[in-house]
Amino acid sequence: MGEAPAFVVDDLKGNFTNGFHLKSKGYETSIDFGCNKTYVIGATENESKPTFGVRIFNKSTDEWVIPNVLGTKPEPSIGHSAIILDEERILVIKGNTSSDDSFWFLEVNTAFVREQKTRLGTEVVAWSKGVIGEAEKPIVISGPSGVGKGTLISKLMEEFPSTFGFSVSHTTRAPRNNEQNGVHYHYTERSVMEKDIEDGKFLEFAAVHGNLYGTSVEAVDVVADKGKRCVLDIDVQGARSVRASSLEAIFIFICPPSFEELEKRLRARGTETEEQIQKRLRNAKAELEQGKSPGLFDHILVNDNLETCYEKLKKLLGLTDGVKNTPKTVFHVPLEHTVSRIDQKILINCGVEEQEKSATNMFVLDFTSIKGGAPARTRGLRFYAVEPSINGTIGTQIPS
Ligand SMILES: Nc1ncnc2c1ncn2[C@@H]1O[C@H](COP(=O)(O)OP(=O)(O)OP(=O)(O)O)[C@@H](O)[C@H]1O
Ligand SMILES: Nc1nc2c(ncn2[C@@H]2O[C@H](COP(=O)(O)O)[C@@H](O)[C@H]2O)c(=O)[nH]1
Repeated sequence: MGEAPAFVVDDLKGNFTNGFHLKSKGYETSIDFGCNKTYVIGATENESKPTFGVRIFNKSTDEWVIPNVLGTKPEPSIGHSAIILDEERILVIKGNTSSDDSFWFLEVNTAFVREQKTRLGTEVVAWSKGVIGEAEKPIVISGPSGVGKGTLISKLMEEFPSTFGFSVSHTTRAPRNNEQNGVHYHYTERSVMEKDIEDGKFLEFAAVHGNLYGTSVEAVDVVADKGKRCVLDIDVQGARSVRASSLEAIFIFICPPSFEELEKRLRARGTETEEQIQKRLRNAKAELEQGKSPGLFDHILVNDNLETCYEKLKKLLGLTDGVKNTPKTVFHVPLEHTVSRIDQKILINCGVEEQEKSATNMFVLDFTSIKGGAPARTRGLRFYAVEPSINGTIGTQIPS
């Protein structure tokens, strides 16, 4: 039998079960998945600070497997429950958190996980944070070097600092004089970046003008966690990879008014050697061709006059009539709660004590319309309070 990491399955068997093959023991939760696997999710006992580790007990071989865990994992919490959603994922609900951080999907057999299992040749699971409602789609901006992508993005950030956040990429190229690590890029050694790519930490990556560039899953998550809409400045290869990923985004291609003007801007910027300029111009020809690929970009903007182009960018992002900030209703999910399932909805009962503090102790998590998934967020969850009903069905929705 494989060595049991930190806890043993027999131990878990004697513990609390909530009717969903779920047993809890301190910070750990175990959940039976399919006929022969038990997933143990939670803290390991030998760590002073709990983390969301994942271990799998294979009942047919009587062995423990430690999977490769991809995606951004949830911050540890002192209690959580778990429930099987479908043949592909387990929903983990963190207790004692606000509802915008409570719902996490542990993907165990989604297309992304299956692909990663084949790539890595190991057992793989992937975390994806559940987002309530339709978070605004990230914006991918591509175009040849020197066309003005960075200039347009800077204008957007300056005018709407609380609406947009920049996805800080990793690169192996050296910083320019005015560039700061962690602000313009995360400047990285090639070997480190290659290892991180191997470990599945990148949403996309590409070799661009002789260096490696990439968007980490974390770079996008950090922006989303601040409640902002993420803007990615990436090359066409990167845009293609994001298009093929689970991250639903708006894709915008920026064109120069002419090739001569592009060259003039690149030279006037004064950041590249002659050799690098020549390389970037050669690549620009190919990028301008690829920008026209059917179905890749949703919008093409010509950056002739900067102000005119910026106004067009704002218009297509729906920013000309002022930014509408729809207030989000956030509930508290207490430590003690029970979960039950009715069709595509999870009923969360927070107990009598919670009802004394607020109007209700019952919430519904509706996952009928979820989209996306690892390595990015799972969007489209609906979460609302309901009046408790006497017969166990879902009661009336409480208006927020
Ligand atoms: N519409 C415009 N008219 C004239 N100059 C412009 C215009 N837009 C940007 N520029 C200038 O062109 C240069 C290149 O712009 P920028 O650095 O934003 O390009 P980029 O597309 O981000 O390039 P890279 O892909 O290499 O990062 C800058 O010096 C910028 O000030
Ligand atoms: N595929 C990706 N491309 C990226 C990323 N970050 C930047 N870029 C693109 O690289 C070139 C060159 O940038 P520079 O800062 O060296 O001038 C440019 O086209 C960027 O759009 C990334 O994470 N992935």
